[in-house]
Amino acid sequence: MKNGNYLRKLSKMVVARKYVLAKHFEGAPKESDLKIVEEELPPLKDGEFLAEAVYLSVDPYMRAYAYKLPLGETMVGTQIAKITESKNKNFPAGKYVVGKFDWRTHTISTGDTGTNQGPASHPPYIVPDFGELPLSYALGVLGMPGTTAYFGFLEICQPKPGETVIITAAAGAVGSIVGQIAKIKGCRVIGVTGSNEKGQYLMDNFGFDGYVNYKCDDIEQQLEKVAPEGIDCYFDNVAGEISSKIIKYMKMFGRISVCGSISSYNTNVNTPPKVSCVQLHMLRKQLRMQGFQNYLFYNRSFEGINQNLQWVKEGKLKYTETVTQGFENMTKAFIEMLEGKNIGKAIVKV
Ligand SMILES: NC(=O)C1=CN([C@@H]2O[C@H](COP(=O)(O)OP(=O)(O)OC[C@H]3O[C@@H](n4cnc5c(N)ncnc54)[C@H](OP(=O)(O)O)[C@@H]3O)[C@@H](O)[C@H]2O)C=CC1
Ligand SMILES: CCCCCC(=O)/C=C/[C@@H]1[C@@H](C/C=C\CCCC(=O)O)[C@@H](O)C[C@H]1O
Repeated sequence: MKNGNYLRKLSKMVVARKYVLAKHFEGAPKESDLKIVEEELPPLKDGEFLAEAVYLSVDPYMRAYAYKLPLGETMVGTQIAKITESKNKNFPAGKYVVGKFDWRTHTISTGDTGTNQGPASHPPYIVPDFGELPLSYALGVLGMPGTTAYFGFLEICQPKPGETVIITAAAGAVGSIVGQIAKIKGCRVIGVTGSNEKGQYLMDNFGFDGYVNYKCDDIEQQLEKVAPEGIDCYFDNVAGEISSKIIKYMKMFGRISVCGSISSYNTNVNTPPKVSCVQLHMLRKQLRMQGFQNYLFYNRSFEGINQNLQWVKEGKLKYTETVTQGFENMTKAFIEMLEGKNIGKAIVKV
């Protein structure tokens, strides 16, 4: 190869950085469980595009899912990326795309699937026009957490005006949206959080009517105080003993939407935590409990995104993000989200 051609090839070469699993998580994830490696990307083929990460999402499911990944595999995840080069007319250069491109700085995609084996996810899509709203909302209220809140609450809990709704992990990405949708629907809303500061934040910023701090040992007294007449709808992000306590306070024909089980994600999947039995309460009160995964409503995703967008524009749905700067701080952001250091959606800005 002539020297000039070699240099031209070098100048177009893209080196991606990505996080791979160095050690399977045991208990809470540690910085040393993941490591950054570099990967030289090949030139684009017809039908492909190159996308450069701008915002990456850190989500609880990554902790729960990681045991399925072989060591050395790239961590799964969704990001917003800028298309910098394209040989695919549906994904033109200059546009921003939401894709399951995992924990990587640069990705070559055909637009069909993610880069990795992994959980069910939306194929890549161009970020819709949000008007003046920040691009990063596509990872939160105008993305997966937003549609999880919208469908998981409205479809499964079927809330009615005047009913009392309780939400665990209420100050987080999904919980803070569920609470506000419940207020929009005319419900009385109680949030369960890990600190009084977060509880107060919910009341001051998102219009919640009360909160329970699950880290205090008087949970039952707190529940009696905030929901003296009982609970109609429970949106459960957490599971575990707090859920058993809440279920005891539910009213006749109450509905429970099981969205997440974060209290058990740091535990080995084969040895789940033991909690108080709830079946007798469920039977006596004739409660209905349904688990769901976001992709159940996959075909209706944009219905949820568009409704949330309208509510955000109308000022009815407020949105908060906890942003960590720098791709090199992905693991830190992930660990801190699992520890509850976030309010609203935890994301990383490259
Ligand atoms: N079914 C589905 O399709 C989806 C489910 N989910 C689930 O929804 C839940 C919330 O996700 P998301 O909104 O993204 O995350 P959040 O933004 O809510 O962040 C996680 C929060 O969980 C709380 N938390 C952590 N450990 C515990 C614990 N042991 N007990 C109680 N609370 C805890 C922390 O808040 P605090 O300070 O209050 O402790 C932390 O801020 C998760 O369980 C997730 O898996 C999310 C998306 C889709
Ligand atoms: C693995 C626990 C998932 C907990 C709920 C949750 O946060 C779901 C988020 C989905 C996620 C699916 C991730 C893993 C599903 C694995 C199911 C299994 O059987 O292990 C991803 O698709 C984005 C969210 O919709």
